Amino acid sequence: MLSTHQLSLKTGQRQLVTALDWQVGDGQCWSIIGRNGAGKSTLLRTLAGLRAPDSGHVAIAGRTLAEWPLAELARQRAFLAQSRSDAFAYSVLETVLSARHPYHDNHYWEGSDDHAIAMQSLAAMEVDDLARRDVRTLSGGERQRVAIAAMLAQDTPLLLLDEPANALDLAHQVSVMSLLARLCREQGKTAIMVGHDLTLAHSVSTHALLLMGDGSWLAGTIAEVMRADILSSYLGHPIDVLQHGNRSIFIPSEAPA
Ligand SMILES: Nc1ncnc2c1ncn2[C@@H]1O[C@H](COP(=O)(O)OP(=O)(O)OP(=O)(O)O)[C@@H](O)[C@H]1O
Repeated sequence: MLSTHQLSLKTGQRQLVTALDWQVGDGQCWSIIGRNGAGKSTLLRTLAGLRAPDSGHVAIAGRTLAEWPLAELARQRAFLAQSRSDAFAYSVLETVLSARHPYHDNHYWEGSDDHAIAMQSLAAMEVDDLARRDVRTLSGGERQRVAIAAMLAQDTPLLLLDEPANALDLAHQVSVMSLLARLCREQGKTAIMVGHDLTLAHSVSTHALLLMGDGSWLAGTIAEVMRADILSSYLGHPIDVLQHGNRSIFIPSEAPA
């Protein structure tokens, strides 16, 4: 689905990612993990084509981002930003309908299919009862779920999500992340997400990409890379992994008194 070839990213004089050669297959669910400032959002924006690489390139379905016409690229990948500001009084439904724009080649107005898909996406995020509300009146978690609904409404094979669990209560963290895992497993969609909750990441992801923040990186299956010793080194703090039934719980080791 997606690959990067000798991809390097810099900010100022700092190298964030060096020579990333990465293959992301159809149906895989990846978590990008690293400490604050390691370059996770910068990488995600680069994968979405919203920022140019400093060297190397990104390809989706075998074509480099530059080779994709923008309207076609918009039907390939959807991007959930870490934060958003709403300047205008759009309703929740209008916000999600506007995400259907890439499907309107020759006409401006949405059709009844768009309306049905938008309402299904809102229902999947349990915010369909808010369809008529002004987005500026929503709580942080409600707004986040509307943003994820807008992403689902785009119905793209590739989902790029920057901290999707942000602002969500515990129940919605679990339901949203489980839905993403199910979309990958059952519909062959590919998800790449940034997140700080290691337990949640481990429970839904098939693979992880770890960023050190100095250019170095490690990619592999969850079993290969989400190990206490490796995560401790990438996150700069000792981490313990506890087994609870068949789940792995990741907790920071206590600092010495
Ligand atoms: N426009 C910019 N100008 C200057 N520095 C920037 C810019 N954008 C990002 N950076 C810097 O690049 C580094 C990587 O930022 P990025 O947002 O990718 O980190 P992150 O891993 O997503 O961090 P977090 O976990 O805090 O969200 C940070 O040190 C950040 O300050």
